[in-house]
Amino acid sequence: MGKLYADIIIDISHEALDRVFSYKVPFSLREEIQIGQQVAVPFGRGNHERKGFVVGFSDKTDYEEDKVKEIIRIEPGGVTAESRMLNLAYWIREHYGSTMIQALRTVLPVQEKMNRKSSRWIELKIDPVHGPALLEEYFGRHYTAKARLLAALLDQNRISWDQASHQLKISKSTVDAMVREDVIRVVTEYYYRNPNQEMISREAPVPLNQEQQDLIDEFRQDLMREEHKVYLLHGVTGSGKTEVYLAAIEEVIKRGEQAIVLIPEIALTYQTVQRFTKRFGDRVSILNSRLSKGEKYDQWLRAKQGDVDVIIGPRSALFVPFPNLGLIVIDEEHESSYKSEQTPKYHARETAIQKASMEGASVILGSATPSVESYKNALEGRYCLWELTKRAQNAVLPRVYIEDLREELKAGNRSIFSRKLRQLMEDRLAKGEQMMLFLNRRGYAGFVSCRSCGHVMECPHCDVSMTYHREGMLKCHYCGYELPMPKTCPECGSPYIGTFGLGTQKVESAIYKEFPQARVLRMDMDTTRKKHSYEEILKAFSKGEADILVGTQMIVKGHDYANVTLVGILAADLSLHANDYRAGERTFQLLTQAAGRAGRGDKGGEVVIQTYSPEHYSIVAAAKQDYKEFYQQEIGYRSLMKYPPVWQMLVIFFSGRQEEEVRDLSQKAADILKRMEFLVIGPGEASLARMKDQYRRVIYIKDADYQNLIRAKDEIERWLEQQDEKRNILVNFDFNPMNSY
Ligand SMILES: Nc1ncnc2c1ncn2[C@@H]1O[C@H](COP(=O)(O)OP(=O)(O)OP(=O)(O)O)[C@@H](O)[C@H]1O
Ligand SMILES: [Zn+2]
Ligand SMILES: [Zn+2]
Repeated sequence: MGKLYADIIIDISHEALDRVFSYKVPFSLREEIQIGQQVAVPFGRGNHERKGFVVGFSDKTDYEEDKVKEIIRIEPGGVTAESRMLNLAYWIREHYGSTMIQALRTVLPVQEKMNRKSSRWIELKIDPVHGPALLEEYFGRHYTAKARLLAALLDQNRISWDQASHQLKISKSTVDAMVREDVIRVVTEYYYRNPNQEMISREAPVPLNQEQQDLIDEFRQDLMREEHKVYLLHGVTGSGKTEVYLAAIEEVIKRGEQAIVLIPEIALTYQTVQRFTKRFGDRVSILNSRLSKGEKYDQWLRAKQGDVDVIIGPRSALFVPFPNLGLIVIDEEHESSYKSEQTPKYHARETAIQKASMEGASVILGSATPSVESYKNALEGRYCLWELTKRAQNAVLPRVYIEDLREELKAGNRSIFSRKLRQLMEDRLAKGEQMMLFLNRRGYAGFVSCRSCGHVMECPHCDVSMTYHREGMLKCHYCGYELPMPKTCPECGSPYIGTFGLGTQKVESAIYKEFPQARVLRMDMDTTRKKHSYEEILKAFSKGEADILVGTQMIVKGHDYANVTLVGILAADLSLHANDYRAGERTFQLLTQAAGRAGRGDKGGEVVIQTYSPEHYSIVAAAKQDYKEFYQQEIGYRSLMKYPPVWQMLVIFFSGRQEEEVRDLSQKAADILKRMEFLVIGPGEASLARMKDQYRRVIYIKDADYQNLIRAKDEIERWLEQQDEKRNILVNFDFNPMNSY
């Protein structure tokens, strides 16, 4: 693309200027000008000079040629950290659909100036040898306050502002006067709130095994050639991926560069942080949602000033402004939490790759169960595929049994534990080994329905079933609406109304009933509501304070317990029947990761998968821990159904209080897209058709080319600007959605 015109963003702190302006690039600047540079431009009616950032170029302009003004000059300083962020924000906006301000809020998470923790000191500026003479002069002129302060400074060199004002009763005007006389100076010292305060002594790295070493050698060679690639590290559970990250980070630190490590919030445990701290000491900093705003801001500044080399955090840590970024690691890259649920609905993996390419950094994506997207990219050569095929420390992969729950029922077993699982649980209890039981469900039980007429209790605001909570209350998980549990069915009056389904509490009580001697810990949304309860439960379990840990998907992430030799997955199907094209992938990932918790020590491990669909490929492949088999099946299905990553998908979501308006606007949008010859599905009701009294409709479009979907988004955005209804209706875009609508 030529550089006749530049797209320029002016004054990024100003909401009103949420748009891009077109300026002419003077011939003399055409060679030099680059995206991300700061430029001076004439602005507004008075043509006042303002600073702007270049975010793009084009050969034509949508405005009248002679009204387009010209860039005055390029500001010195090149592409700064700030301009790099701005560029990334611009890319996010274009790629995922949002306003520029929304995108900027994403990349500059700490926008408002936070109060830094600081202390102020008063120091002597004159040479102390002149002190006594000056002191005499002050006394002579009856400047007693000045004399008090000077005397104290001759004694102590520096005193704090607090001490001066409270103990010495020195006023600000006295200080100011002495500053003007060049007698003293006031210094402000900032210090950081450091959340990672635990003192952990540094430990030498474990020697890498051959597989790991080969990868690091390759990485080092690529760095030497200044080749910055995206590596997909596919390593079976427990194969030592984390050791590879640590070694790669060491390589970039040696080059004076920094690294960002993204970890799903749920896996950002004490254990993980400890491993990084042991290796890099206080050169590591952590970001997580539990930090205060001030703490977050300080970590951000420490990174910006080069006080740390490594930052670990969830999705948002991606936007930490390192001066010289060398590497971004994304652990558990398949995790759906890497996709933002708020507009802009960016994916941290794609955004990391974009950021790395803008800053000349490498990317390592790691997983035992890579996303279908990433694996496809690796097979097609866009990423470099790295494989770790063996568990480190020679631990073997666990033995897996698939138990068909239909057969259990036929054999008269009405327990939630299959015969196989029960037998293995008894065995572990006898041997004093630990186990984990996994259930992808929360609460005591699921929905409430009538066994006579089938009526299901639903939330009057959200069209979803309500769940039985505690003390006879029904609750809606979307909006929090509560109802007392009815004694009889509101439809038919029958007394046979009750709760069904399986929850973690129910599992816990079943264990107490069938294994009265077992000590149980339960981890789910209800038991981890308090700030540190999550870590406390895990610590208690790792200290052997319980035999069985029961939990939701929270327990499958990144924990490493040598004494866990049995993992039971109680209802593998629960995630399989979700109304979502990723259900098979998610099930495979969940099962493989859960199974991977077993037998990480030297005792070996076993896994029992209980299911009603023992023949489903996700379950069969997970039992074999065979990623490639799963991938072949899954990519065939995606291709047949035109689903991502083979095809690309865009969801346009509409929500508003007036049903008719929502219906109408979404229909018009669909018509426009059909005229553009897109493959359009809908508009239809979202699966949650009403939430908090807002009506919700969706349009799906599919295309083989992502760029075409961006075109569709741009067109709809432009059209929406001219529609009056858009004020009452929220419209947003979601590319390759992670959740069903
Ligand atoms: N080269 C090595 N020599 C000895 N022990 C190792 C080596 N590499 C890793 N380990 C150990 O093996 C265990 C598993 O390693 P690590 O946690 O890095 O695996 P992982 O692939 O990240 O696991 P997961 O994906 O299941 O979380 C850890 O206890 C780790 O300290
Ligand atoms: Zn009924
Ligand atoms: Zn509700």
